[in-house]
Amino acid sequence: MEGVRKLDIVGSVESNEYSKELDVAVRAVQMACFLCQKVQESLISKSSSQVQSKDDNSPVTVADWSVQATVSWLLSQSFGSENVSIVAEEDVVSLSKADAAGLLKAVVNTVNDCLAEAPRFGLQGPAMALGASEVIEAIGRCNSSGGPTGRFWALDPVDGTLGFVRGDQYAVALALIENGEAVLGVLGCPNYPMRKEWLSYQHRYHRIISKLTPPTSESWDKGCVMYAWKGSGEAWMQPLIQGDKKLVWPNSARPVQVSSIENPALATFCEPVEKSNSSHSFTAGLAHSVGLRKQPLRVYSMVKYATIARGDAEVFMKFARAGYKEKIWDHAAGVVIIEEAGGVVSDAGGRRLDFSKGIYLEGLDRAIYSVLAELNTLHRPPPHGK
Ligand SMILES: Nc1ncnc2c1ncn2[C@@H]1O[C@H](COP(=O)(O)OS(=O)(=O)O)[C@@H](OP(=O)(O)O)[C@H]1O
Repeated sequence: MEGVRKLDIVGSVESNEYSKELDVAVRAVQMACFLCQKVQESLISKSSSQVQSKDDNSPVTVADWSVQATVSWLLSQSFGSENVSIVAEEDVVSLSKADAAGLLKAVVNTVNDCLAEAPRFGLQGPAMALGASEVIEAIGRCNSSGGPTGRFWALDPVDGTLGFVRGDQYAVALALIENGEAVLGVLGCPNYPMRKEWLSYQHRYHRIISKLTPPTSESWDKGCVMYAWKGSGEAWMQPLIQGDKKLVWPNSARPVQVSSIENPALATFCEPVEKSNSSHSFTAGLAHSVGLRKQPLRVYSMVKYATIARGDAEVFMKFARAGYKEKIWDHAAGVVIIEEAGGVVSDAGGRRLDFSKGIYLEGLDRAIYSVLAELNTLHRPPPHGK
């Protein structure tokens, strides 16, 4: 494995079956977070008219494709492209069109700027800057359709588009799935605040953060990568690399654990910010019926999984509209981390999420699921939608 140092995972000397994969995945997600932070900063510094949903030249799209290209390239470089199979959110069709030349150029530049930093993250970058065709090839390589056998990576390059464009929470999620089981999860949360109360400043997050002095390696104010591998009984969190620092493993990693609160009245539940993604009225009714009394914590993206893993909230519920099918890359990394941090993830029937059926989480009736820390009374919410 060229360019990747041998290491002791998480600082303990213990090694595991997935040591190399975890090493590369954490470093690649650190790089992806670095890339996203730069794009998000430029987005926020522009006028609010720049804040838009995905289309043509939006910075969101630049970040999505650039992360996908970067992670795909790094995985292929580390393990050999013939050994790497990836399921990911973005396809390459619109980027390859003749009228997308400007967008492609922006993606190529963003990817090369990021890969030039690879040695700082302990990975090997390209000898020469990548050309457009190599970037398109890296994105296009993420065309696996998953399934029940073999090994593949599931990548959501930027999860939580709305959080991203609003300067708020978003995540980079990378999981390794083997014979239908998620075995390794890495979740980059570039804006995860170390003070949990800042999580509730929905939509005002970037204003608060921008008032802080820029973080240094000594002051860990925000941004982390969480990771875990199946069966270890441990989940870890390390800060993002700041400034010009080098990633020196284990990079101050510390273990995370789900909350030990058992009384629903003291518990907080998380849910999506967007009502269109999950019925707020349904979760309010369900929360009330099981004795949850606190206001919900609405957080964009898979950062909700990180919130539960770190014990900053106890329950995560999402009740998507009928017809919406959840994708595996929106959950796989979070599931491994939560389970190893001591929590439970299930659908409404108490079943584990099934990553063996292709890109969709089949069998999730109305995409209902919950992520729980210790509140076993909530383990089986009623199997119906809103
Ligand atoms: N209609 C609908 N229903 C349910 N879920 C949907 C829906 N549409 C999208 N998505 C997926 O949800 C991702 C956004 O995360 P959340 O569901 O946590 O919502 S929110 O960001 O807090 O509002 C979102 O991630 P992004 O595509 O990165 O924005 C999708 O993967």
